[in-house]
Amino acid sequence: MTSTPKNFRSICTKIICIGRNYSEHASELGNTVPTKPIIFMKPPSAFVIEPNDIKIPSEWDEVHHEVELGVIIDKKCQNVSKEEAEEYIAGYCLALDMTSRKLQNELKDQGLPWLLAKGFDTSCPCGDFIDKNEINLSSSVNLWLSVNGTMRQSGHTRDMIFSVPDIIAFISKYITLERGDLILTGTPAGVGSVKRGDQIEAGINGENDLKYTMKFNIT
Ligand SMILES: O=C(O)/C=C/C(=O)CC(=O)C(=O)O
Ligand SMILES: [Mg+2]
Repeated sequence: MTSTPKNFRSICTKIICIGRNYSEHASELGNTVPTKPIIFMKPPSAFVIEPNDIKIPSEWDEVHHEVELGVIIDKKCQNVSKEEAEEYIAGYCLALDMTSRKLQNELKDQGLPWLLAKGFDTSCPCGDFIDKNEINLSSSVNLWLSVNGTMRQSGHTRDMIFSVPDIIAFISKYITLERGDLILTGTPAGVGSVKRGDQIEAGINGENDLKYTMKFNIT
């Protein structure tokens, strides 16, 4: 076993996502702020990396963008405490949680699961592995996203309702986390629509010149 799962996309068996983890985003969609993490999943077939495109399923006209910090798990863990959580992190990545908001709302109205709205092929674009030493969990990183050169989202991880250790402790109480698993930690405010022909650029900026960007065409 290597020391860090840089190849997380090929060994990942679970993409677990947190919803409504920034109060401004919860409010912009008319949702209440949660008192416990809200979790849902995407299948690993949702992964897409540059230079491939984000493909909107043929019968849909648009999807929403959500920029998020991804956390990559280093080793199997069950029921870890907040204090122990960092030990189980291999690293991070910039990730997008592409969402059919229209379908999600229809499913929500019927009390049905969100999977199709969130888990279609290419709904989880993500960037390069970022070593855990590059992000200090006690500091904040800026996540941003632009569409066709216009800034849509810019948020800071310090505004997350549930911190990365809170999230790992919560999930691992119920679901075993394994090496390569990816956790999407929720999106800041500013989500919105993209259509075929648009281009998304997203980035993460932090301390010590931490800077990663990625670009995807929408087809
Ligand atoms: O509850 C809703 O209407 C929507 C929730 C989400 O899409 C949650 C997220 O994926 C997020 O907050 O990042
Ligand atoms: Mg999301």
